[in-house]
Amino acid sequence: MENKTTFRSIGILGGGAWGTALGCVSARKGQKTLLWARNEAVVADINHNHANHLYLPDIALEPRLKASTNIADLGGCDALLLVSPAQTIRHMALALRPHLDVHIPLIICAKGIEQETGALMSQVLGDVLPKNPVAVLSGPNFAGEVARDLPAAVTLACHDEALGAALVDAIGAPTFRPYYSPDVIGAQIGGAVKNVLAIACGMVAGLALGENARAALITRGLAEMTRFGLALGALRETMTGLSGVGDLILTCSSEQSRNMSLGKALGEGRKMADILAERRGVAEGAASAAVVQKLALEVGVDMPIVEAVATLLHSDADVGDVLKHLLSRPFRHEGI
Ligand SMILES: NC(=O)C1=CN([C@@H]2O[C@H](COP(=O)(O)OP(=O)(O)OC[C@H]3O[C@@H](n4cnc5c(N)ncnc54)[C@H](O)[C@@H]3O)[C@@H](O)[C@H]2O)C=CC1
Ligand SMILES: O=C(CO)COP(=O)(O)O
Repeated sequence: MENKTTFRSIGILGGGAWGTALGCVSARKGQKTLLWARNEAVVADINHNHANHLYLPDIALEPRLKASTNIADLGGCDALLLVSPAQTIRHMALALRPHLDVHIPLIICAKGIEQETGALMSQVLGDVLPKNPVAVLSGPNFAGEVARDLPAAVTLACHDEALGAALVDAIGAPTFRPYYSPDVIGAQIGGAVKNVLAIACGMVAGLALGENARAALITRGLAEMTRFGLALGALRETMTGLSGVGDLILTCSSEQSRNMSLGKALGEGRKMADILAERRGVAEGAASAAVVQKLALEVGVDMPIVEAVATLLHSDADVGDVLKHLLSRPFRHEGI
């Protein structure tokens, strides 16, 4: 890949677990790295203690990582990573707009679909900041492990291959390996849909339905994700790559996942409000389930697992009844 651009400073929007971990990746690489967070305590903790006790407890951060509560400070950065929850990205982009040159690339790191509009994050940025180049960073990456510099790989998708190469160079490291893809749509589908499927896998765990059921769910979930992705213009190989099956396997296999653990608690019979009251950290699948279901209907794609999760999240349906419905679907050929 040809690579002409060099990035020397990286801005991060979002002081949660993933924004902080990506800040460590960038600072470790030697980039001048500035993280914006709205929470003053988080900013002070990063600047003074090199820690983010609220979102990444027990992890020492790179001392070179700096933070600010003033979004205008990010205007001087060469590239920006957008790492707040998906439902806040439009608001963030609007707040950024007065401070941003149109040539600054925006790298989407949120995994979700906008509830109100059904827009992918790239479409949201296309509405608000139409001239800025866009890339997507998505893959099997738990923030805590990345912050601790444990090895990980990720898809970096960008239509412009030269820009993609420059971004890979800007953040890539032996322990954080970005793989370039031209498939900006596909890289967003995996991240959004796997969160919903991870809630389903968590429910299976909470209901003690066994490992066979979980493997079946992951595999048939991949078929759903692939059908949906292809209908929206994704490449099949993206669905079997890091941002697709890679992230699906990770998120459906570990209670480190907020989506998986939310599903597990629901499967154990706990109420959503009680679960949310005692946890910090976004579970994007809860926000994306209904909108994925709606989009799937619009493009004529059958997504029974997503439908089951959306039904359980948004109605009083009994989990036993929903499961019975799922298991009594007609037998069919394997494949997508
Ligand atoms: N935590 C992880 O391991 C990974 C997370 N992601 C994705 O990154 C995105 C962010 O996730 P996390 O950092 O883990 O979430 P988090 O829950 O740890 O932190 C969310 C951050 O967003 C901020 N925030 C919430 N509402 C906001 C608003 N209206 N305006 C501005 N800021 C707001 C919070 O103050 C907090 O700093 C999500 O889309 C998630 O799916 C992607 C890969 C890994
Ligand atoms: O996206 C993630 C791993 O790749 C993080 O998953 P959770 O948001 O479910 O914790």
